Amino acid sequence: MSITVSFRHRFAGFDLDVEFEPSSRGIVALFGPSGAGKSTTVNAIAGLLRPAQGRIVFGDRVLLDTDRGIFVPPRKRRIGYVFQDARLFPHMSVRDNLLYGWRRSANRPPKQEIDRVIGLLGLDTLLQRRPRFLSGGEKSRVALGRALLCGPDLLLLDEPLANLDQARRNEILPYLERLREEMTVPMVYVSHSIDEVTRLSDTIVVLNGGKVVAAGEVGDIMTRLDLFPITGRFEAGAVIDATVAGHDGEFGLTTLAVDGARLVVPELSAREGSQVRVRIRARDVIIALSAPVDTSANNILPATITDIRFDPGPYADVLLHAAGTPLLARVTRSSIARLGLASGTAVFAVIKAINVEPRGRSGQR
Ligand SMILES: Nc1ncnc2c1ncn2[C@@H]1O[C@H](COP(=O)(O)OP(=O)(O)OP(=O)(O)O)[C@@H](O)[C@H]1O
Repeated sequence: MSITVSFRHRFAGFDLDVEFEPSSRGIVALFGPSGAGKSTTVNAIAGLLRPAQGRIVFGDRVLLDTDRGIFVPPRKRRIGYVFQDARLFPHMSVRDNLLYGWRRSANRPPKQEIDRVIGLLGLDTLLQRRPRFLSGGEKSRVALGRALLCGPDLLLLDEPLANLDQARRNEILPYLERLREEMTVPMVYVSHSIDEVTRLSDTIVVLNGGKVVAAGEVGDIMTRLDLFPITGRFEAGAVIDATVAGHDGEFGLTTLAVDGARLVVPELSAREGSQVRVRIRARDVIIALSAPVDTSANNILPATITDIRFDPGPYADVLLHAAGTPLLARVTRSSIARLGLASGTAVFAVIKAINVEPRGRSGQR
């Protein structure tokens, strides 16, 4: 996707000055705290807000250029929008909700796409129901399907899971992952949940106070110590794309290859060669000066400290590089002093826990 977003707008008491041009594949996340300007930004992309000044270009289509007096109205942008509340038509069945936009869209996908989207979102058994008989998660899936069946060039998802509890979110995230793998439509995903963002997106644009404070690949953004106040220190950690290198049936383990290193995790159902995304939380990494030999930890990587950031409390965040792989460790300031840790110190990263999610289409064994 090539999208350029650059606009300024002023609400009473709030100025937005937003500029980003993600070099992107897949899902671009707009991430930031409440009131950062995320919804306003997607509204500007959708054309629901007419910024005072700016330029928004998607592919070769100029959607907004205030200098040239260009403002493409929302209905002509070929952009799908899924809101926090699903906004389904209450008097229509799920099937009619899904077909509503498809029937009217000048850009509608071929008929066989209808069944494919229904299958991808697991809506087969819900087609005759009215929205009031659906759970929150099911409503979100229908809203997604309806937006996709309009054949949008770009899909904007404004916190589509915000009204759902954690159990429902976990239920719907795999469907979003399937869409990411199976559909070619680029997506902009708004969220203030770093968990969702690291799981789904390829690029993160971090907004705060109406401005873009950082933009880049998920792995890079998540290891930026200066962004911890926004990305969240407790959840902070490295996000790494890895390849399944092999399985060890005897011990029920899988080996993953990352840049210059190998990681061992409980056996995955993913095939050898398939892609997974690994998340290693800073609080799950211990630093040692020599390689521990009598430990139960399976993953101990030689690494070099590249940055340390102290916070006002007892902790410090340490950025490490293990071959080409960045890692974060959260340790006490007293450990830093006791071990004499500094930028450039060669250490061993002892990894206590690794979270793995599937990525890419090569899938299950
Ligand atoms: N129509 C409006 N009139 C006045 N102020 C507005 C309007 N829309 C948004 N704002 C203000 O702009 C700021 C950014 O709002 P926005 O909804 O874009 O933030 P957000 O990052 O999406 O927040 P949240 O995560 O809570 O949805 C807020 O201070 C909000 O009050």
